[in-house]
Amino acid sequence: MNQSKEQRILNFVLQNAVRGDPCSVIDAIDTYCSQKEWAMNVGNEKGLILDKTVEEINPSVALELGTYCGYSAVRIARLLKAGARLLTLEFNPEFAAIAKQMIEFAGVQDKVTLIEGPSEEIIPQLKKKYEVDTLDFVFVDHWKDRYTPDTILLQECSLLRKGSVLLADNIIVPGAPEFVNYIRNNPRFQCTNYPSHLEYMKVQDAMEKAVFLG
Ligand SMILES: O=C(NC/C=C/[C@H]1O[C@@H](Sc2ccncc2)[C@H](O)[C@@H]1O)c1cc([N+](=O)[O-])cc(O)c1O
Ligand SMILES: [Mg+2]
Repeated sequence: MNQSKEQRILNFVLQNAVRGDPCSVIDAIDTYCSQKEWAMNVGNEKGLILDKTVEEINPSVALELGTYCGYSAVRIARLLKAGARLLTLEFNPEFAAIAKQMIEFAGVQDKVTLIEGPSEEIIPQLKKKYEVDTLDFVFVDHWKDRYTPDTILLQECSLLRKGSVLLADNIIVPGAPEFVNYIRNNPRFQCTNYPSHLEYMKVQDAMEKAVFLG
């Protein structure tokens, strides 16, 4: 049975990155996906916007929707202070298995809890089962038609507090028009748009930051 693209990405990391060095893992994925096979990692250009947002917030508890191969989980986790943690949700078992190995190879497994399942099922469990009070930061990068319902669900589950920050990928490509309409017209969020480019391509994309006002 021939390998999946995600398995080929992981193999390239295992052979070319340095175990325990998150930056080398990030660089290896970016090298492979820009030179060999495109993949939907947030990439280095939008990754720098993600880095700056995480550094600005310095979250104690962060959530990621859509782990995929673990690229942004490693990117976020490498910046977390001692004792801080990232919960990352992945629906696809194959992707979750790849991401688990990626996170462990990068050496950030102590900061990351990878949860396999659909966000609409897991989000309501975060308080009781995963001992979350409120979320300081949420990186939204899963199915684009789940951005809005899951943002509503986070509010319904009282997981956001005054100052919680959402950062959403792919505002232009593939696009999340319903989410943009929802969040920019919602008085409970203060939004900022960050123009950028689609990962590994010369195509316009953007990220949207939304601060919950409580
Ligand atoms: O489709 C995109 N992303 C969807 C990502 C989805 C990821 O999240 C879960 S779905 C899930 C996870 C958790 N809970 C519920 C569902 C999937 O198994 C995948 O790992 C995308 C597409 C492009 N592009 O150019 O085509 C570029 C990007 O940056 C993208 O993010
Ligand atoms: Mg994306």
